[in-house]
Amino acid sequence: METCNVDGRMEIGDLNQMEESKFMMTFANVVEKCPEAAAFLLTHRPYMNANEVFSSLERFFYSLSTEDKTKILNLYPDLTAADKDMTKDSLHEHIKSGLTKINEHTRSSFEELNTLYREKFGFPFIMCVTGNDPEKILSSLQKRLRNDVESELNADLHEVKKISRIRLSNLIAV
Ligand SMILES: NC(=O)N[C@H]1NC(=O)NC1=O
Repeated sequence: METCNVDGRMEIGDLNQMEESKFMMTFANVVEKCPEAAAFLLTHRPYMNANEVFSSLERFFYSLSTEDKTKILNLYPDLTAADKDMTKDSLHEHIKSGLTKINEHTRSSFEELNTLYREKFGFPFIMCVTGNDPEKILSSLQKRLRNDVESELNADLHEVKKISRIRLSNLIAV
């Protein structure tokens, strides 16, 4: 029988024992819509503790080519995208940061700058919105638009790592 922490997060033993298809489903969105990340975590079992799982996720990112990284970035929804275009995790993160409650003027600013960002870099603007508010997020989008593509590939990936770490820590007891 699986043992859960009081807050519903799984213990490391359960993660190690979990049946493969259930594991793939549970970890499917740690990196947005990216089963390859779940498969990487699966094949590197068993883990001694949660930190080893976090390190494994780091190694997954490290193993990616620039092309793979760009593909992964393109799996993320635009900030302020329609609810129907977001995974449950993304929507939850949007709601918590207040991005689903912005006024029409702020929404148009996000849409306009998101489009400019995509046109300039070829991938969406990504920021870990947990712990941030719409004003800070919009100002970061404005600033980052001035960067070059290499800096933004790195900045976007850094944010993806932060998002993944939070999603992972919501699943496993630390
Ligand atoms: N585009 C983008 O940043 N998306 C995201 N950010 C976040 O915290 N969750 C997401 O899905």
